Amino acid sequence: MLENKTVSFIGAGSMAEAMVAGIVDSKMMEAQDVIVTNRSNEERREELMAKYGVMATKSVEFAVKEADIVILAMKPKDIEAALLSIKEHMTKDQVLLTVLAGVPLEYYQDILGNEQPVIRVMPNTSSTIGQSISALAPGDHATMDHVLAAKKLIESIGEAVVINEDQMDVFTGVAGSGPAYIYYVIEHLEQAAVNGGIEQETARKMAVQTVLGASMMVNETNEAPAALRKKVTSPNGTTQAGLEALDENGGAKAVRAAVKNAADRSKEISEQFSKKPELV
Ligand SMILES: NC(=O)C1=CN([C@@H]2O[C@H](COP(=O)(O)OP(=O)(O)OC[C@H]3O[C@@H](n4cnc5c(N)ncnc54)[C@H](OP(=O)(O)O)[C@@H]3O)[C@@H](O)[C@H]2O)C=CC1
Ligand SMILES: O=C(O)[C@@H]1CCC=N1
Repeated sequence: MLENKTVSFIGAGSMAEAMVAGIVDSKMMEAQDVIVTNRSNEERREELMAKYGVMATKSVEFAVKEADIVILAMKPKDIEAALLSIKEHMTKDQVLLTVLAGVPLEYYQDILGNEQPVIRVMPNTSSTIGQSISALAPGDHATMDHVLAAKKLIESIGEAVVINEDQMDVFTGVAGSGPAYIYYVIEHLEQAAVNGGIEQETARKMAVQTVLGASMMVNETNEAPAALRKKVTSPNGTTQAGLEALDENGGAKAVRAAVKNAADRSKEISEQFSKKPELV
């Protein structure tokens, strides 16, 4: 489905690189059919070209005109300028994907008009190794064919689900930001092991393999995490003691609060971008 298609990234930062790496590695597309552009950082364009074999250009006009699918990947503060720079080059035969957290579909549709198909996508940086879980929320002018083509592309960087836009904030809080919470857990497991006298390299391996093994157990056994947790927990044993400390120190509360705060921030960004200009 993606044969002979060209995908252009407007924005060449961490998220664009994670997606480029996943797409190229998946072999779903030829590297030369992927274009990246940014406004000013030439060194970065050269780095991505050398590392992934993609095409890189300073010309947003070229990147947009060549593309079947355009992917916006800049910070929300830069979105208005970016949309104004692509508007005159986009046609409604092209699909616009946007990975920006918070910015609502309505904002793109208002600026681009012209029945432009737009799909919000929330990936995470595990795209780099094809292990993202990404959500797609289609806008008013995105047809089933647009969604299927976008989903196919996004599946090259991991799992993909289609959701309603009003579920994007919580999806972002759990899965978009989620890798950072897990890295935080790994950092602290590793540090605790080092504090207990284990050598750094082994400590890292222990933390990573423990998280990886537990994730794979949930995935491969299809057992509920709570059921698997019970199998680890011997009555009055070490795990029970550890879990009691997690509870006493607000472990569950902390995880839920992290998701809520991230989702609230996503909502706050949406609200900033939903304000209509004052009528005078
Ligand atoms: N990082 C993550 O884990 C995730 C990020 N996201 C979303 O991805 C977006 C990008 O994040 P991230 O990659 O971390 O950000 P970065 O700051 O790493 O990258 C932003 C990129 O956008 C470029 N840029 C800015 N304005 C324009 C413009 N008008 N035209 C072309 N390029 C432009 C910048 O380059 P230059 O200044 O040279 O133009 C830079 O390459 C954010 O909106 C974020 O919400 C979504 C999911 C996960
Ligand atoms: O921190 C952020 O705003 C972005 C969105 C999800 C992950 N990183």
